[in-house]
Amino acid sequence: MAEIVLSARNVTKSYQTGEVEVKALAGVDLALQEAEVAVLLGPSGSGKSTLLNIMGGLDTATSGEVFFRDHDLTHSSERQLTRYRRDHVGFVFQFYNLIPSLTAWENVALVTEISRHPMKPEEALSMVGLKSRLDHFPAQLSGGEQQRVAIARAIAKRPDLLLCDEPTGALDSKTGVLVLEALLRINAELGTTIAIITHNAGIRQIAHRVFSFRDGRIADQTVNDHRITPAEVSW
Ligand SMILES: Nc1ncnc2c1ncn2[C@@H]1O[C@H](COP(=O)(O)OP(=O)(O)OP(=O)(O)O)[C@@H](O)[C@H]1O
Repeated sequence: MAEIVLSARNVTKSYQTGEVEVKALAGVDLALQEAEVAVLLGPSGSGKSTLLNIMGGLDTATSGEVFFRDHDLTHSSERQLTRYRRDHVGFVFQFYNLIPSLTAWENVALVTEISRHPMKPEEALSMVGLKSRLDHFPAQLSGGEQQRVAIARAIAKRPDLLLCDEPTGALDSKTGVLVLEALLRINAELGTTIAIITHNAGIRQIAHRVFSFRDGRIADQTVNDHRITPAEVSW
């Protein structure tokens, strides 16, 4: 049996905005296994980002349980959640959030300077195929290259979990393929558990497992017996 890195049990999340209550998650059960790639699919508003944020300690559940290994995130203090995020989780978002006045190397170094067992920035950038772009500023890089700098920044601290919310959402197919290849390489070489939210159903086949969301619940879960490479994805 594969070890479970992160588990969510009967997780609900409600947002109260004035008089209106939105139930973003209505009882989600999900367990991410060591070194797996999971794809989270589902219509807009079905709760994918809400769950990802809770798994990453950026937000807290209204009810239910969330565990990172044997560490209970639901009963963690803000301080404990901050340490959890810093030591164990890397985030990649649709928009890269790089600092424009810093080079690729410096953007990654910002994180490695405060991490406990980091890679060298050049090592992380090399893993995403950007060894020859260390001194480039974000404005001198394509969207796909900027996203790969953001991925290098996320993995340089050697996180156990890499949580990606629409990492290819702003990219065309050719650059999207390079970004997905970088993610799969990290999974294969570092054994990082990766969850990827996407609207592109074609991406589902690159994962070990696929979770389909509907109305704040996981409506379906499948294991891919046959995985395809990012280059084989139809966009
Ligand atoms: N901070 C918030 N305050 C109020 N409502 C929120 C908040 N965040 C999310 N919601 C609501 O919760 C529901 C689930 O949102 P969520 O972003 O998790 O969906 P999603 O599946 O990731 O959608 P998308 O694919 O469009 O990103 C939506 O109805 C959304 O409007």
